[in-house]
Amino acid sequence: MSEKVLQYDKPSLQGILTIPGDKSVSHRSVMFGAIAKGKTTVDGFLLGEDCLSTIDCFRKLGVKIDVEGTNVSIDSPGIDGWQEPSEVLYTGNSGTTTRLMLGILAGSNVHTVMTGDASIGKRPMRRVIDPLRQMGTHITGRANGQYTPLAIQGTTLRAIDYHMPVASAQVKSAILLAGLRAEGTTIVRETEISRDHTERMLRQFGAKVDEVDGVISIQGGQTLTGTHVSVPGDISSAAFFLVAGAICEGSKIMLKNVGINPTRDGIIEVLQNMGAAMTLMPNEDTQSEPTATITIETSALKGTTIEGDIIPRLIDEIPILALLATQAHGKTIIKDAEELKVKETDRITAVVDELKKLGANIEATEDGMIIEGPTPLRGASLKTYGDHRIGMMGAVAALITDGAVTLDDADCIAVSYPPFFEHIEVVK
Ligand SMILES: O=C(O)C1=C[C@@H](OP(=O)(O)O)[C@@H](O)[C@H](O)C1
Ligand SMILES: C=C(OP(=O)(O)O)C(=O)O
Repeated sequence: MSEKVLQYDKPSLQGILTIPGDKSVSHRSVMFGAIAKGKTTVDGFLLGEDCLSTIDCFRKLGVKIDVEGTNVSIDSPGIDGWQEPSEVLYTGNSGTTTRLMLGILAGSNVHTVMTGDASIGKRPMRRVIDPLRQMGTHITGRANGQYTPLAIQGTTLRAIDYHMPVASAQVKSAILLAGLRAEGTTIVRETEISRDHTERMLRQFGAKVDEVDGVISIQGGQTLTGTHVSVPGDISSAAFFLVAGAICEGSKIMLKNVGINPTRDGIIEVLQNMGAAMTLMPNEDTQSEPTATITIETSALKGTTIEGDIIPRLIDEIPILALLATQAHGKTIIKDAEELKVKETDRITAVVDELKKLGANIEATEDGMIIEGPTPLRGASLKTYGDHRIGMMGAVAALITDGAVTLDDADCIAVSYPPFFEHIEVVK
């Protein structure tokens, strides 16, 4: 845990950044490569701590994984050839690793024990384990499987038809990955569309997955075939520089390689609604995830309402959007976002408490927050709560504050964006 003092003196941001690999897609590339028998290669992999936790878990299952720069190669005996690990699988700070692994391990041939850090130990797992239990899995854990540590005995599963009670790509993915190994056709019904990287990548690995109006189905017993995955840049990482470019005076920055999957691009829509000076140039993509180059300039912003089915399309961007709203004219209302309470920390409380320390006019609500702007921000000592996105929100705020911002723990930023501070140096 290392403290960091940020004194930027209100720079104008200029320059070009290439956004590092998408965390969600990087996790899945290793997971699917490990399920497939044979070789999978990945470029643009995110070397964030969460994705390294995923690699570490699969190495313990006997999968050979080599990392060279951002290229990863996976050589797997296939899910039926995995070794039963003698060690506990450690998922660190990563909800995606923990929840997707549950779905994968449920239909494997091995017994595993899985645990993570203190934050993971507080995040709800029953949302995944309940449907997996309906599929016949044997998972035990603290508080009847609500919390890690969890023990999973892989077994033969049966298909289910499941109505999702929360919009969650992690829950959906865990069920689909268990469904790949189940007898029969597994159906997942979404009430709100969540990120679809699992569905896209399952197809890339040769599986048949159908989707009609939020009803996704997968036939059990399909095998995956190793392939090449190009990871797009992470829009959730780009978000910090999109906001920085919009709120720092005299700025114009270009962000290359930004993933613009329509199930992830809610922030683009919100920036447009708020009046951001932004242009988007889509790339000619050859892989299954679309990307673009985005240019953003200092913008005259107006408040907006963010609610309903856009929430899953920008859930991880809400902390930085809250900072953006402090610089917009008028009221910004964020609602229907109670899921924020069960992320790395309670992100409603953390965002509101920390932005208040900087002088923001912001109040928490049951399912979101209300922000009134524009407000000049001042330096302060902030807590990150060990949450990478709260840390980066504080660091972007430091670009516009009068006086320094101190982060109690900046190390957590390496969970999703290791070169974050280097990238600030490039553009400031
Ligand atoms: O599937 C994924 O890769 C993710 C899904 C989202 O979580 P939920 O499924 O809990 O909404 C998101 O917040 C997380 O950062 C990554
Ligand atoms: C919620 C996040 O990730 P995870 O659920 O994988 O910990 C995030 O990256 O903001």
